[in-house]
Amino acid sequence: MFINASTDNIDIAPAWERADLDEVKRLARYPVALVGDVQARMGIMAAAIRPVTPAPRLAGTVLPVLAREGDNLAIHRALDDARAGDVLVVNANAEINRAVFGDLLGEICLAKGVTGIVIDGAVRDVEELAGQGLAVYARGISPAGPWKNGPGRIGFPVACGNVVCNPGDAIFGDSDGIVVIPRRDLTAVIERTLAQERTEQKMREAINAAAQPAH
Ligand SMILES: O=C([O-])CC(=O)C(=O)O
Ligand SMILES: [Mg+2]
Repeated sequence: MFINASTDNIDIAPAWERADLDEVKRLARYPVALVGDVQARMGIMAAAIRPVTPAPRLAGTVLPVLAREGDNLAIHRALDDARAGDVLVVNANAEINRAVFGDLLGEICLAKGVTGIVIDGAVRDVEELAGQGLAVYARGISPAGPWKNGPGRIGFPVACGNVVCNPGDAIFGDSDGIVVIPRRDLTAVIERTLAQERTEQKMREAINAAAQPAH
């Protein structure tokens, strides 16, 4: 950690399996709406979780953190063990009047190869975060800074934007919002997404053909 604090009250799960990053990359270019459709429109986060930076495309595996509202000790500790391809997913109890993430944590995410941040709570330093090119989603923005006392939990399932996020699940974001795919479902969801994309492409072609002016 880059802060001086005891982490005795942070509960850390044993190592977990992550969704295969090559599979995650295969799905990364498809719209979140399409991916949500093929998993029966489930696993989509609440509309209140919005991108706060201008490059919102996000793809990776869930690194779940439970933080006390307004306190980010668990986030600082979680980033010690973050791996390239992880997405930081934080339940901060929907508190929007005190930020638990900002540009210094953003720097750490960049250094670790963390590919995105999703916070059911608030963030700050949004101009700096935008400059870092990070995909950051949150329920709110506030300049009020966090406490660093804990407690917290790392690597256990968390609720974020009304969706249960398990460690190692696949997670995707675009301008529409966020979808989470259980790790064991990822391969099947990829196949169904490719098929649905072909179906929608045929519909687009039919629409365009019907729209041609008559000769
Ligand atoms: O103070 C904090 O931990 C949050 C913050 O603003 C930053 O990471 O830049
Ligand atoms: Mg800051």
